[in-house]
Order: sequence, then structure tokens, then C-alpha cells
Amino acid sequence: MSKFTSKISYAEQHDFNDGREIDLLLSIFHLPPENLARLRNNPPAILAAIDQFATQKYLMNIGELKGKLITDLISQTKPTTMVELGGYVGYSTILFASHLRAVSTAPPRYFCLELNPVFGAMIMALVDLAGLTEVVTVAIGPSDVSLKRLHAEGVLAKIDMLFLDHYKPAYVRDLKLCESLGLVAAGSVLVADNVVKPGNPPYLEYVRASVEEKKVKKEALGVGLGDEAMGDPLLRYKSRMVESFEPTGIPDAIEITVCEGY
Ligand SMILES: C[S@@+](CC[C@H](N)C(=O)[O-])C[C@H]1O[C@@H](n2cnc3c(N)ncnc32)[C@H](O)[C@@H]1O
Repeated sequence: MSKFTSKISYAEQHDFNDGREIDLLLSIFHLPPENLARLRNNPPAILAAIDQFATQKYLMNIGELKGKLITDLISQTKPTTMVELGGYVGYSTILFASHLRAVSTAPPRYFCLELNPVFGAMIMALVDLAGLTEVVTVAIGPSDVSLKRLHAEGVLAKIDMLFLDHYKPAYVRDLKLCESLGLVAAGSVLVADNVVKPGNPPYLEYVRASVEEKKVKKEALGVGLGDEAMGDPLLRYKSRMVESFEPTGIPDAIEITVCEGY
């Protein structure tokens, strides 16, 4: 394990959704006009303001170090369509969508799916401040409902990169849903956060399983479950863990998984 080298260290982890997220929004939009003007259309400056706030009051953002692993991956794989499950205050949305815009060869789309409507509204306000409204769509509601809706509306047909960072037990459920909707296919890259802290053994087991193992498991589950719950066990994945740190300095890792198709 390497060392925690982040320039900024978040406050120790405490609660969330106790008013701190609104405080963050007010701390930004109540800045003196000339300071707020410096943040407009300036994603790095907005991220720095969020990081600075989180040194005093913890925010559950991806942070600098894991964020850099993922922006490097965006540079390497150049996705056009990215979907994020769990947007919170919009830190990863602003970081990844601005990076996507910088490296994409085609007009990029970033879908941020967030359950909490207050957080969703905050993300929209900060995305607008960052000048990213042409790239980002924020979908408010449970991730599975939003995935089905966006697919049914025809705005989401394939996911080049899926970032899973929401309710840990829903990672496998939502990946299987994406498989059964045909959203994940050869070349899709999955990035799952928090696979060490707090950890997600069922997800790691699923993305690391062979097709044979998944077929056996599907047979064991038997009939009765719909396609969504079954996913597509014939899809092959190549998966690896990359160790890093939470922005508090606590060790964590992301799981990077590439879909190799059938
Ligand atoms: C760890 S935070 C996301 C952090 C964010 N990706 C970042 O790095 O800046 C998890 C978020 O997932 C949201 N969430 C939890 N369950 C969800 C669900 N079923 N669908 C969509 N969002 C969900 C929570 O409201 C919370 O905002």
C-alpha cells in the first residue's frame, strides 16, 4: 500500500445529511460576487472550494486520490457516455464530467443518478456554476427506476463507463439491470468505489466470477426471478482492484472491471 499523498485531508468521518450539504451550498453561493465569479465555469476552483469545506466538515466525496485514478482511466478509455450511481453534492460529477468533456472525441453525456432530491438540486446548481449543463443530466430518484426510465426514453442506449458509488447492496442489482437492458456490452468499463471501506464482497464476487460460475449460480437461483435480477451471466469481465485512500486518509480501493463481451 502506497502512502496518503493528498494535498488536502478531509475532517474525520461523521454524519451526513445533517444540514452540512446545505451549508456547503450556501458557503459557495454567499461568497462575495467577485469570489463567486472566479468559480463560474471553473470546475477545478469549485472542487477546491468543496475540498476546503470538507477539511472542516466531512463530505463523502470520492476525493483527490481516487478521483485521479478515475480521471486517468477516462483519459485512457475516452468514454462518450458515463453514468454515475450516487451523486451526493456533485463532486465526482463535476470532476468526471469536466474531464470527459476535455478528452471526448464525440459530444459527451454524463448521467448523474441521485436518490435524494435535495442533493440532486444541489448537484444541478453546482453543475450550472461549473458550466457543465450541456454535458450533465441529473436524474433524481432511485437508481434502478432512473436507469429504466432513461433507457425507455431512448436517451441511454449504451454505457461506456459506469461509476458505482451509491447504496453498496445495490451495486450487483444495478449492474445486472444494466446487463439485462443491454446497457453494458463489450468495451464498457465499470468502476466501483469503496470496495475496501466499507467493502462489497458480493459485488467483487460477481464481477470476478467466470461465465461458468455465473451460469451455475443462475441455475441454483432457479426460475421465478425476472431477467433484471438475473442479469446476463454470459457476459465476460476482466476485473482488478486498485488500492488508494479515502480523502480522510483511510485506506480504500476501487474495482475496475472491463466487459469483454461474449
Ligand atoms: C458516497 S455518496 C456519492 C459520492 C459522490 N459520487 C462523489 O464522489 O462526489 C452516495 C450517494 O448515493 C445516493 N444514493 C443512495 N442510494 C441510492 C439509490 N438507490 N439511487 C441513487 N442514489 C442513491 C446517496 O443519496 C448519496 O448521495
